Amino acid sequence: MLGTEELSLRSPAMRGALNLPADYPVVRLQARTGEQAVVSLFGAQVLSWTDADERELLYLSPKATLDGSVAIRGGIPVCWPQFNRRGPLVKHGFARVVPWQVIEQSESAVTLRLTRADVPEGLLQDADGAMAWLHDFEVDLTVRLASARLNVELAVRNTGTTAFAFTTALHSYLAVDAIDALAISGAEGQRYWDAVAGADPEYPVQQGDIVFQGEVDRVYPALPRATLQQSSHWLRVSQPASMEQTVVWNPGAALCATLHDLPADGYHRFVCVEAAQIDTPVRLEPGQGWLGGQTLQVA
Ligand SMILES: O=P(O)(O)OC[C@H]1O[C@H](O)[C@H](O)[C@@H](O)[C@@H]1O
Repeated sequence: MLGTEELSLRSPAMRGALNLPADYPVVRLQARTGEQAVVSLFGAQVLSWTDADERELLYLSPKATLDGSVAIRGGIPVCWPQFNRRGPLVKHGFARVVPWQVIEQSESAVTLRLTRADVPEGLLQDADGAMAWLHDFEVDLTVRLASARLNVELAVRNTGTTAFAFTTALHSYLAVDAIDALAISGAEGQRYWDAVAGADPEYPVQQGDIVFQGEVDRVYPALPRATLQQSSHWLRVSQPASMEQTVVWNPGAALCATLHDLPADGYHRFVCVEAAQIDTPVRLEPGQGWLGGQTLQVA
């Protein structure tokens, strides 16, 4: 179901390090400077990015389900064509729960493609079984490795005869030493939507760095230079102007305990910083295209 054996055999070493099932289809990338990445065909999801010292910079849950039946907890999930539950489709859209096709590959870059023909009909329906997505599209996800840098580009084209609109996020799980010692700079003074506040949303203004005590689930206006500061390494997260929001999410201990695919202390080891387009859906007329992305740079 997941793809070709040929692709799965390209990366035995990384498969071992990641503890992936033996026949799990991935593409392995390598930069001349020593960085490596592993990309799953299921969901076009980057699962691992290591620097020249073989330090893992992304978080993949040791309890992630890797059988192609549900979304993978960790790496860089592609949320498309719907963010969260803001629409009739499955949470975060269908792109992260279907196999994509590899259409181009070099040593340090790969492009995977998803079209409507790749999506089972049930995933195009709403919870009541009514068709909720009738449009033809081509979505290309390109992963590029370079010195100390990982770039993910999302290109959407309307290949059909009707206009459609979508929301999206590149839902990156970034590895951290300890969530309570992490500070994210680059958001000071920004007014954000605090999803943890529940039915009565609040829009506080960010004071100083973002720090973590308990659950954090926030939508900021795009943070062009968010920087994760911690003793082992700094990580800069950037996104193009086409993505107008940045989501910052960590479940904290209590919510983490309810998520079956995270270990009890999992929340301690990652933060999600997501390049997103949520508040204003992107509308594409037939023939039109859109380009989004996210770049991670380690220092
Ligand atoms: O558990 P998932 O479906 O992968 O969603 C994980 C999280 O994604 C985003 O960051 C949302 O802002 C959160 O509200 C959500 O809980």
